[in-house]
Amino acid sequence: MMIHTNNYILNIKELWDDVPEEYLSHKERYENAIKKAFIVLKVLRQLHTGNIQITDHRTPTNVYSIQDGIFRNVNPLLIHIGLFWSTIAAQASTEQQAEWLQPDSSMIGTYVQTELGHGSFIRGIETTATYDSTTDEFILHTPRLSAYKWWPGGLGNTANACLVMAQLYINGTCHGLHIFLAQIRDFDTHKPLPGIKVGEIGPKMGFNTADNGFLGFDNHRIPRTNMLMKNVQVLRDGTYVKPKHDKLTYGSMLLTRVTLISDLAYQLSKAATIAVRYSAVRRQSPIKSNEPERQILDFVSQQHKLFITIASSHVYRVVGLWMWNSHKRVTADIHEGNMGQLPELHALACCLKAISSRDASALVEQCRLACGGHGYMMASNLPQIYAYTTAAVTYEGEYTVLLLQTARYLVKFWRLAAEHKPLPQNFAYFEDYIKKNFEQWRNSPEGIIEGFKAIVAGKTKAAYDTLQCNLRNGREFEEAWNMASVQLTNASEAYARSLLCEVFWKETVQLSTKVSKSLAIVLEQLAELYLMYWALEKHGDLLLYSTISRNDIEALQSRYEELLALIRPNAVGLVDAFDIRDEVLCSTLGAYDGRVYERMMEEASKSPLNEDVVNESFHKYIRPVTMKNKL
Ligand SMILES: CC/C=C\C/C=C\C/C=C\C/C=C/C(=O)SCCNC(=O)CCNC(=O)[C@H](O)C(C)(C)COP(=O)(O)OP(=O)(O)OC[C@H]1O[C@@H](n2cnc3c(N)ncnc32)[C@H](O)[C@@H]1OP(=O)(O)O
Ligand SMILES: Cc1cc2nc3c(=O)[nH]c(=O)nc-3n(C[C@H](O)[C@H](O)[C@H](O)COP(=O)(O)OP(=O)(O)OC[C@H]3O[C@@H](n4cnc5c(N)ncnc54)[C@H](O)[C@@H]3O)c2cc1C
Repeated sequence: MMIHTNNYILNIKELWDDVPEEYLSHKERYENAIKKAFIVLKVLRQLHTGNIQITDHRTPTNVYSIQDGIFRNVNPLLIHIGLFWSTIAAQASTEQQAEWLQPDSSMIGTYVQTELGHGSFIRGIETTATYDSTTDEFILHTPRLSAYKWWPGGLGNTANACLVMAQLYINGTCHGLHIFLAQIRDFDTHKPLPGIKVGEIGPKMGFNTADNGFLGFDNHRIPRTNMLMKNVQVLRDGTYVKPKHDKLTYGSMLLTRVTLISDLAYQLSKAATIAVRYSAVRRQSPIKSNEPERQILDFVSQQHKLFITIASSHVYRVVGLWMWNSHKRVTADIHEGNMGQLPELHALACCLKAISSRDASALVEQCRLACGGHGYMMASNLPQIYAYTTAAVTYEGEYTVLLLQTARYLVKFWRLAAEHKPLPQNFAYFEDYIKKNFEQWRNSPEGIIEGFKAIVAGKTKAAYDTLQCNLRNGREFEEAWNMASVQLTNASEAYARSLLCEVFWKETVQLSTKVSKSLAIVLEQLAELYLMYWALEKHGDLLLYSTISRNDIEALQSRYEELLALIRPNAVGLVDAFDIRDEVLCSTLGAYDGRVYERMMEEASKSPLNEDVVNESFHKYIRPVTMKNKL
């Protein structure tokens, strides 16, 4: 059968709610989501086996987009699809993959790493996997409360299998963290297996359909062949065969950090679509006293809040794809045994994941605020998009922790520069900064990119100098590092910003040669707006570290305001171009037809509090008090 994915899925009635999700209990929400998840999974399996074929072009982003509409929250199988299978595909041996990656597999899995006591510092994970050579098994064990696994999506009620990160012990020697496949529930009855304590962790700010769970093992045995053995092996006699790089086990986090950038671009495009369309419908006060009330989109301060969101969505889409391609290249190299590019990829993924999630959540919240009171309604969908987006600042590597990873990389290159040792081309600007080879400031995108590089160099130098000073004062390296950590994270943030500006500008210029002249103009305006916005946001840093002057900053401000005016006529067209269907956007404020007030009233009528003209609580609680008072 040939289908168009969107139309096919959107026409499945059971996927759409009569009662908005917010009116369901915690339990009902999960049950509703799981019903839908398995309808979607069935379609995905049919696609995989070729029983149905699609006529439309599918990208990871638009598969997501359909899911966003169906769940309005999170697919409880998100981790099963996004992390469980991909980790097996990346880290299991060929034989293991042949056995486990079956399209009709009974396994519903999740990725189980974080514990009650340890999330960021994963070397501190306490769950153990001890090899028993007499039975050829690993014994998974949770030694204490803090070692309970806590957070994994889908673990609470859905998963019957999981990939567990645990400390590997062989003959009393700890070999560090490794990944093991463990069945946790019976495939038929779904009851927890003996030695497994599993459950759900309770309501959260968002992700409430994801049944995040806890898990403890009481000496639970699994076959030796259940350790993921592509990069590292434990042989039958207990011999440990080391991996080529000791962080290959962290590969799933690296991949997810990379893919998240594109997902965040998509969340931004949803928020921008809602807020821009609403701002074109909403009228509030005239600008000149003799005029009718104006669309709020005509207020320049509103444009300042919203156009950066449109531009940022494009930035993260472009940079997400750029990172995806780098990841593909580096993975192919690793496959050939060459690990040389892994540190750079890790450093880029860490700071870009950190900044993209932080920017995206701040901008989604800005869009919500830009919709005034109506943005506070769940029916606007902005609160849900915010709750989803802000979680990404924490999961898959907490913001500060990831920035500090990138800082290690920057400090290494600064040390080379300070010791006048050869630097790779992409860090040649460190040497220029040391030699005070400062470029004359140019008020252009290229000039801003150079300016941002000067900020990276200046901030890395400041952090490095503080680190050295702490060391000279007799501090241990780790303590000296901690004392410099505010400056180190600042340097990392600057590095991410310089990458975002440079990659986005270069890719846009290239793309502009391939599209119509009129489209090229709009794309370049957006890219220029993005660079100007951040130059103005960071003008203090530019004044500190580049050759920019006060006059230059004033000129940048004027050009920025000019760009807002140039983009204004295309603003609605730009968000329409994100091409997000109403069913997926799920917003009274952002629908294509602009019937904002009608839709708000329709949604309000679904409130159970409107079912009875007089709610029974009146008779139970209100009347006895108010009538008594009257007597
Ligand atoms: C769209 C995507 C599809 C689906 C998913 C979407 C949404 C899902 C929603 C939720 C899912 C959430 C899942 C999770 O959250 S899973 C749990 C994630 N947890 C973390 O990310 C923990 C963060 N902590 C760490 O990664 C590590 O602890 C940390 C890197 C901070 C430190 O590790 P460690 O202590 O082992 O390192 P050190 O010994 O200090 O060595 C540092 C050294 O190692 C290099 N390194 C570190 N990580 C990597 C890596 N991944 N790859 C390559 N190299 C790595 C690092 O560069 C240092 O090198 P050097 O400076 O040379 O010493
Ligand atoms: C919605 C959601 C879904 C999740 N899904 C999963 C999942 O599927 N599987 C899974 O295994 N896990 C999952 N997690 C867990 C997630 O990966 C962790 O919460 C995350 O890695 C952060 O760890 P933590 O909670 O221990 O924070 P902590 O590390 O305790 O951080 C708390 C604070 O301490 C600071 N801090 C910590 N270490 C340092 C340091 N070295 N230097 C400076 N500051 C530091 C942080 O910056 C932060 O401000 C999920 C989490 C959420 C919120």
